[in-house]
Amino acid sequence: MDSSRKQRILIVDDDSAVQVSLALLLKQSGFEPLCCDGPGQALALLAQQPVDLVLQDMNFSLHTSGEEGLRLLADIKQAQPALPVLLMTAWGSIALAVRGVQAGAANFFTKPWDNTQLAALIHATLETAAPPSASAATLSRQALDAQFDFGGIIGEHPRLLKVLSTIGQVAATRAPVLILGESGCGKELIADAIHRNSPRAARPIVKINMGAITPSLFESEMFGHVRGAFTDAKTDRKGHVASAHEGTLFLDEIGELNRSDQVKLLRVLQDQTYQQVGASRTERADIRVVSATNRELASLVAGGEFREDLFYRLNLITIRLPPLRERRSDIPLLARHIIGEVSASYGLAPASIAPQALEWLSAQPWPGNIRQLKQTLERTLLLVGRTELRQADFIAAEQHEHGGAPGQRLGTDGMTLEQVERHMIAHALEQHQGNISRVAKTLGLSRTALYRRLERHGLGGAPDEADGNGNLGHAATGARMGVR
Ligand SMILES: Nc1ncnc2c1ncn2[C@@H]1O[C@H](COP(=O)(O)OP(=O)(O)OP(=O)(O)O)[C@@H](O)[C@H]1O
Repeated sequence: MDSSRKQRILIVDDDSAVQVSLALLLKQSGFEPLCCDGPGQALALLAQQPVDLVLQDMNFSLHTSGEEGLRLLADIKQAQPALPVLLMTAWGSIALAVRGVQAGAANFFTKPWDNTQLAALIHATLETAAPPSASAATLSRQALDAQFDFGGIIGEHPRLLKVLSTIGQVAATRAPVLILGESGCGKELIADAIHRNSPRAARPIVKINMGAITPSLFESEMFGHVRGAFTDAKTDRKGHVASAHEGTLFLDEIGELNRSDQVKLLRVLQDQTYQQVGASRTERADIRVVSATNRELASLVAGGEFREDLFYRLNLITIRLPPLRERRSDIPLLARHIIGEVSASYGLAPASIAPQALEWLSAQPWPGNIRQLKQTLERTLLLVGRTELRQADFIAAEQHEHGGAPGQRLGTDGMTLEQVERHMIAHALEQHQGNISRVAKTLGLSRTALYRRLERHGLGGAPDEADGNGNLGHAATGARMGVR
């Protein structure tokens, strides 16, 4: 694009009031608006001049069911596949908008819209649609650190640098970000970085583990309640959404949210309003939502477990965080950094890792990712008590942890990753007599992440079959915390 020209945005709507108000908003936001009434004019205009984004209505006559809008979208995508399109829908036709997003629209918004939100959506859509400039593609870690605060995130692997560049691009907007990646690979750290580099940094980031929130308490936890709303509501209580006002709401383990709570969440994300339990007044919340999951959310949508409309509300920007085994070149950097941190935290003399041990660490599978690497380093340092750690020290510490004799390592040849994971969990359960906390610690997983895996592999019982000490196979567990 000629860098001196303003970005041009085409509005396609047969309602002149919509055209006028959108054009005004676009002008105020520094864009050049172009207006037209329907598909024919829109396609002709697109063929004549360069346009950077289209805002498109779905209905162009009183009797259409949105099919005309879908056809126009298909025509635009065929003519200019890279041109981003935002669909405008009336309230109640979200299913249609979701079809549009599946057919290639960048996103949708409902009429009437909120000017600030819509301007942010337009900026985010344009930024992510822009082809990466030559410099962005090759940004070094040093160059990224000069522009942004990525403190605490160690690594230089190209795939991590790509993630950091994306954060840099979108942090300033209020676009919702979905972070996908295996357990322990740093999703929470990425969420923190998005918040820290955003204009909301001075306000709180409120973190909620959706997998651990009790369904019957969802509304009261999220939206708060007024005194007397239910038997135990002795006083008014502020919910997480209100606490995150003007800040960021981090919805961790979003794939674990049940369907009925998904609708309640959708409502607040759509219009940024909510009601406290037992209150009649509608409250407004200015929140930026970042969510994370180690499950493949799109397949949950396909399987009917996750609402499509909520999925599209959350994933305007999707960040895929690679597992540690796919960025092994970062392991030495991470290991050195972690060992420095751990020795300082225990007040020990600075420790180092022998080059051969670094190579050995770099070759391990790390199913629990960086969390597991951290725990391995910490355990070895404490058990060995030497200032230079060698490969033999790591092996000895691992055997000590598993109570095994030398040479008794897990035989995993010829197994799939899934099978190795099941094997490792079963082994750890046996070693620790089903003590969930110890098993989770050994494997470098959070307890919630471990419970999910137990369920998936059909090992042991569900969470509510664990006793208060976290041992499987007994009575009910103690209260599960929803917030970290
Ligand atoms: N790039 C990194 N540099 C330094 N430390 C890291 C990095 N990535 C992750 N960690 C550390 O690894 C641990 C796990 O990270 P984090 O909790 O962010 O993972 P997660 O993907 O959110 O896990 P889960 O899905 O289990 O919640 C944390 O102690 C975090 O500080």
